[in-house]
Amino acid sequence: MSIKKQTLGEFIIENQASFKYTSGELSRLINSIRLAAKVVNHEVNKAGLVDIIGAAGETNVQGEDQQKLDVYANEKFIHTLTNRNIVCGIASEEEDDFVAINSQDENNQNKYVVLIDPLDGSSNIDVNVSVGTIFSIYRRVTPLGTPVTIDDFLQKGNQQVAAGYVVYGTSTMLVYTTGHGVNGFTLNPAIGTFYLSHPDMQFPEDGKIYSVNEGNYIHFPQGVKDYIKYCQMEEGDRPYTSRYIGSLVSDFHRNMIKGGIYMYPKHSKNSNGKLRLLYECNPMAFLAEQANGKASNGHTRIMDIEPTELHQRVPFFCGSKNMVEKVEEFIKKYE
Ligand SMILES: O=P(O)(O)OC[C@H]1O[C@](O)(COP(=O)(O)O)[C@@H](O)[C@@H]1O
Ligand SMILES: [Mg+2]
Ligand SMILES: [Mg+2]
Repeated sequence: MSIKKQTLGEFIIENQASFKYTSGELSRLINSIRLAAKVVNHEVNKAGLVDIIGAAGETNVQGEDQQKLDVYANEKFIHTLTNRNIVCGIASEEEDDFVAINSQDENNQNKYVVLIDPLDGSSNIDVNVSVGTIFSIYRRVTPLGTPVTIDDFLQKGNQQVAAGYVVYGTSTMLVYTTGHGVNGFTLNPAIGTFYLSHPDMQFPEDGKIYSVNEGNYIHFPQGVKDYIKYCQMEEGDRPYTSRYIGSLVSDFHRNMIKGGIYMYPKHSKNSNGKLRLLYECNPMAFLAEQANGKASNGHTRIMDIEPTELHQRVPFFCGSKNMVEKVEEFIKKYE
């Protein structure tokens, strides 16, 4: 049966596509993420009508002004994940430290921890441009029934059991992997159900779109500068097109469908770049690799990087395999 027909069907086909490889508990966990996404989506769609845009008047551990929607999304995801009694710990961009959930209860058999960027693309909230949520799921490494520790969160990306994002765009989509490919589900807001609209998503091996904040160009390493010039040269299938939305989730999503590369290099202002390894780069890297793409810090596979602290930043190059390998070539010339 073609997906289009199924998508139009009334039955919920996501259970057929995404859960066949997933344990019951992980399915319930992803269900709770789906619920929180619907709640946040409802608020995102009202931004401007209700007092949910603008700054919340606080700064987060990153030293960034928290937006009201950052705080709202953070509260909703933590509340939903806590109340469904599924996970034993959560780490969030908007929380200084991880949040333990009843993990000291010796009867607590919850074995998953979740790391989230509750609202990605915060600078776009007030100007009605797509934003997202990013999540990463691991099994805890400490024994069941004991308090979670930082070790449960500082795991390499190659240990993830699931990862995904929600993009609150022209339509709201949930895109995730449990290690068996990437599936995209589109929310039908009329009935509050996500339908499988993009089965088995794949990055084209090559692309003609590069996404980077060129305002930082003069601060980039020389290899990155040379690659950007390479993208702009009249040669073969170049110049490429520059597209940068300012929401990682949206740039990633477009590049996965059309082919392209997203770059957030280190630069003199941010010695490791801006994006956080644990709740932005690792989950997007898991998705990229599951969709035949690639993700590195310019030298090393993102998912092989040994984390050292919760909010650490890494340079990030992610997307179509050939494009990531090309920028790595340029970077390596200066080593
Ligand atoms: O404005 P800049 O420095 O180009 O950064 C844009 C990038 O920063 C981010 O907004 C960082 O994510 P947050 O909004 O969750 O902090 C990415 O989504 C986006 O790609
Ligand atoms: Mg983010
Ligand atoms: Mg964020």
